[in-house]
Amino acid sequence: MSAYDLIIKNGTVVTADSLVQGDIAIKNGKIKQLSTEKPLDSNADRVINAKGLHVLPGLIDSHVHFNEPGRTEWEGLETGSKSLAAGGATTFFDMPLNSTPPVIDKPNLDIKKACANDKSVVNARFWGGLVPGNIQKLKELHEGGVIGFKAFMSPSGIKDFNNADDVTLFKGMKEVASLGSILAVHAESTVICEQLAEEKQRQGKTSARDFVESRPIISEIEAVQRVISYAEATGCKLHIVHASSRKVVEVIREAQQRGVDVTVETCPHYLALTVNDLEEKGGIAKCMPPLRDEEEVEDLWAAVANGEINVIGSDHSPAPADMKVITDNYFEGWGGISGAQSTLNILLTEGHFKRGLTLEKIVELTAVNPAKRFGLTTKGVIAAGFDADITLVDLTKSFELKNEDLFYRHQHSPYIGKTYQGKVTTTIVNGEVVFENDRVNADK
Ligand SMILES: NC(=O)NC(NC(N)=O)C(=O)[O-]
Ligand SMILES: [Zn+2]
Ligand SMILES: [Zn+2]
Repeated sequence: MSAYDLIIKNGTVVTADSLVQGDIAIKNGKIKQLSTEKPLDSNADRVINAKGLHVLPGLIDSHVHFNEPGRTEWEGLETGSKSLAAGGATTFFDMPLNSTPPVIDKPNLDIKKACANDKSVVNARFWGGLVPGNIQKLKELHEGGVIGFKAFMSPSGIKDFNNADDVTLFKGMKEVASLGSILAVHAESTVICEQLAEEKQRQGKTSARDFVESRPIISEIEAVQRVISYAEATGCKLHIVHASSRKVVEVIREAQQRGVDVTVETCPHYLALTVNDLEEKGGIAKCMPPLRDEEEVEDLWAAVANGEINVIGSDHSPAPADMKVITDNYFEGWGGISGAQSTLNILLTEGHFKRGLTLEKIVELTAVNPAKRFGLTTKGVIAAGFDADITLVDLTKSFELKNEDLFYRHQHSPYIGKTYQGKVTTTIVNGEVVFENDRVNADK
């Protein structure tokens, strides 16, 4: 019998602090040893030679909508998780909405868990929903193992997942605080967005820019300030998802500095795309909050480099192609970007190679921080005792992303046609190789 199941030799291991040469020994899904002093000579069932490759902790994608059960025709746990594996992610947190029934009570959580157990090729965790009328269900969801709770401050676009009014939000946050859990919030102002959208459409103004102007940065700032004030009053841990601008991040920074337990996520699309992409590509680049202008993108990169952003999640919210078609009215068409497979590619190409973002920082934002913030004590780090969730990347390889490379159910994305520097060669989940040679091993 071999001493180990798998040894990864000669790679450059990336931690949040440094890059080290080392060999990694894996058994029973766990990292047993990271040897940086001398090569590991023990025998193993399999040895991967990672010479010339970078070895990263697998990405933890804190924000995906895989839509199963109920809207599996939009994505699904199998196709969604395969796309993550292909992109170097080894764990995801699925949002409680877009799947039907939504995860707003324990029986619905159990249905989702069973689906993921059958179909996901990577580790799956789930957000529970906070919606009007379900505060008494939060405890059972918490006990059922949700990663935290998610609420919308503006309409979600999904009929069976209503946005939380201020009282639901405030009372819900009291309950989340008493459970010791955390609330993730989609923070846009309903009043501002709805009134501006109504005004624009009444005037026949329905271009990409009109749509963007109907959801201005101030709408995010107002909602973030409001929910931060509730966090201060209730002591509820808070996580603001998909901040589109550094101006939003600044509000969160100020709150952090006065001791509020609040963190912030941004997404690759706010770092890689602008309103021009929405104009050029149409519905495929439509999301909420919307894409911003070039100056905002550069400011957001500065926030990323400065450590002002805590987590980067994809907010993969896919839909069939016909729901993404916009002919002239940008208020129509599904809001949500298909991007889960490209997070690392974007951070490497646009961040590391173009703007000098360090690999350590990428690991911190995509693995170390999400693991810490959401209590995954055995994930996010390559070290003895941690789960063997590992991604091998060849930074010397570049490729142009084509539709057929995507593992999504619907092979479209605003990132198609771009050239990326750095390619995921192998993804290992709990010690098992699930992606290599551009293929997902779908024994699951
Ligand atoms: N129902 C959704 O999937 N919404 C998502 N849509 C986006 N981001 O455009 C989201 O996270 O708000
Ligand atoms: Zn959202
Ligand atoms: Zn989302």
